Amino acid sequence: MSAIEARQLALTYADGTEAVEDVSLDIPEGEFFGFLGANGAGKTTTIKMLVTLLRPTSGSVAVNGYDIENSPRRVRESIGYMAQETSIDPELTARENVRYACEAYGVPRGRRSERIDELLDLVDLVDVADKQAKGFSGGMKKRLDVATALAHEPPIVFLDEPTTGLDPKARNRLWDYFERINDRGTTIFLTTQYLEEADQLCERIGVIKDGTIAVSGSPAELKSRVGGDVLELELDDPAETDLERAREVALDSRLVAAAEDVETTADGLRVRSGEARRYGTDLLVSLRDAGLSVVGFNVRSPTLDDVFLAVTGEEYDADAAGTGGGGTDGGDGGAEDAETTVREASE
Ligand SMILES: Nc1ncnc2c1ncn2[C@@H]1O[C@H](COP(=O)(O)OP(=O)(O)OP(=O)(O)O)[C@@H](O)[C@H]1O
Repeated sequence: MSAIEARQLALTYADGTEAVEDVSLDIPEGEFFGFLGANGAGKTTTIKMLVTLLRPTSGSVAVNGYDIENSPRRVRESIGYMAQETSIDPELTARENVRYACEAYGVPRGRRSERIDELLDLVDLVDVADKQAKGFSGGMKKRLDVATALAHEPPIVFLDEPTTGLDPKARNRLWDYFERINDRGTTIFLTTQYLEEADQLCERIGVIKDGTIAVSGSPAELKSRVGGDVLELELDDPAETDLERAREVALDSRLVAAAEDVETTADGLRVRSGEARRYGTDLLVSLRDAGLSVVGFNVRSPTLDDVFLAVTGEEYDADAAGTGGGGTDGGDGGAEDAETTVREASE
């Protein structure tokens, strides 16, 4: 049985926005699935339909074998959902938040206190279990959110941008929990702003563009579809005309099969090619002959960023989704996330 089976899902909002136009998904039990798309591509809308918070305009979905229209309660009982916004109560302690989730999800009374301890342990919040959540750092709050979403041991968990705005250390820590949960057989449906996160965690990825799934496959399959390696070169202080000239030289080289495989960047070129390692240096010679001075040259394997660019024609924008800034790699990550407010004994 599939954990999630969606057929031609569509949702048009009341104002006429066609947020999701045609999404079909088949996610086997136990899979770690990543759902990617640019801001506004329809990720959250899709998740909200899958977890029964929004009603599709058309199409059908079965989650854990339950139809979302006919058996929404069954669906809700069998899933965990971590929304983009936190669901924890800042006035309650970590333990009280988890207890509340256990009650709300109907964890049997006799099993509750054991389950609360297990959950706090899973997300490493035992040492601060009796402290109010309002003093927690961003990373700790997210971990508490994870714990509450897992209260009833659901076979499927939906995680909507669970690590947005966290610094790399806090993010890595969450990845460990997600992997641990998945290793125990839980199906995970994840959306993320960080392609590196999807690459690291997901067995399969689907990319949504303009409300439909543009491409899906394992990270390795998707990267191999980029067709070869990626050659990046940097010119010495290029003018717009130099970049255009360099592009033409690249298009003329035996490196390049199709025009869309060459892009100009701020200071040079990016070329996708199966022959990058063989003929890359020939291009350097041609550029020099054309009077262009190359100051940086690099050939690398494709990343999911290259996949995203090839599929959607856009850079994957980790910045714009409204978490109040921070670098694309979580660089400064926001001081809020430094785990300072309540120190954990282990740190
Ligand atoms: N309640 C709403 N009413 C009208 N339009 C909406 C509503 N919610 C979302 N939209 C629009 O639907 C489209 C898809 O939004 P959605 O939030 O699903 O995208 P997303 O891929 O999750 O984006 P993000 O990464 O920014 O969260 C966008 O154009 C958005 O502006």
